[in-house]
Amino acid sequence: LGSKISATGHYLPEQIITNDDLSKIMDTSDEWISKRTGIRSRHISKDENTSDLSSKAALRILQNGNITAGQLDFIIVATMTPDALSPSTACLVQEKIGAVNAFCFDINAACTGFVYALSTGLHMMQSGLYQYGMIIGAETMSKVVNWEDRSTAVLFGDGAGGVLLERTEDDCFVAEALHSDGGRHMALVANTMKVENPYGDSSQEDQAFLTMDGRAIFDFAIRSVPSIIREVMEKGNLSDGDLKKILAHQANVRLLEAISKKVKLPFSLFATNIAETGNTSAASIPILLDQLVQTKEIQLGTKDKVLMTGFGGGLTWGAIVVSL
Ligand SMILES: O=C(O)C1CCN(c2ccc(-c3cc(CO)ccc3Cl)cn2)CC1
Repeated sequence: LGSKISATGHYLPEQIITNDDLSKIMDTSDEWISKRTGIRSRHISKDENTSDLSSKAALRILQNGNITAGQLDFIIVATMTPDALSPSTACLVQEKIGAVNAFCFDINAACTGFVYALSTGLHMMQSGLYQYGMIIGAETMSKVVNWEDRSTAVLFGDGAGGVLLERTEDDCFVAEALHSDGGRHMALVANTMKVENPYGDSSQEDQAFLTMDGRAIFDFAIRSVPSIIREVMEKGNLSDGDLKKILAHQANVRLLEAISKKVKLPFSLFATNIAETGNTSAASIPILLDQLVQTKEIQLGTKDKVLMTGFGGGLTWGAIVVSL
């Protein structure tokens, strides 16, 4: 008793900003960005917020899943860039698509958000209480990036993607390994909100944008992603030949090459689309998943096993294996 991924979908804002475009407003170059990150361009929203990107992805997922919004029992949106603290971005999606029978909430686990949200949704479906659930990863990173800081401004993009979970007898869930370490929270911080009131005496200083200790996160990822891939494969009794594809958070292509070597799995197993999207945080894995489905590089209903792994702010890291 559980669920299957019965549909995928994604949406990227229309506006494409290339590395050369960026070199016109900050001291950077296409050569540096593409060589060091693998990024060539990214989609940057003009006026669509995270709930708008999410809703457009959601409508595509409903269409691909051949169900109406009214059939959804719940919607989970994984995001670190919500439209607001309240209402949740998931509730805004509910209104925009007309999911009148769903209960909706957000999850914030930065770039691991989609993995945490998919795990949450799959285990909710294992309760047998629900027929359809939608899991979305979505970000407007462009609103938290410090556009004066070239070391981070060139890395991030906007976008949304997600999956439809449909109740079935045989479950698509194979294994998961989810971790976090709040002790290293300073490595990636975005938009702090200090205590402030007539009776307060908080000495906290606010930070109204994203800062990242790139070296620290890079080193963390090179160490922790190989071990979480091995951990989740062990938990699922999987051998290397069992994996059809690895969908890793699209943070940096050099990093994926290093992870592939360290975990001794061929780089061909790692799907990448960072060249055209940049780092879209919680949206990166579901965007990649839908693109692979659309190009038939992977197919739903085949029982093929895919491993999804996210890692980033928190620090958080996680991996989940599902059979498609
Ligand atoms: O000098 C260079 O080569 C620089 C070195 C620093 N770089 C980094 C560093 C960290 C990340 C990153 C970010 C997140 C947040 O989603 C998660 C996971 C990672 Cl590994 C991405 N790029 C860019 C190239």
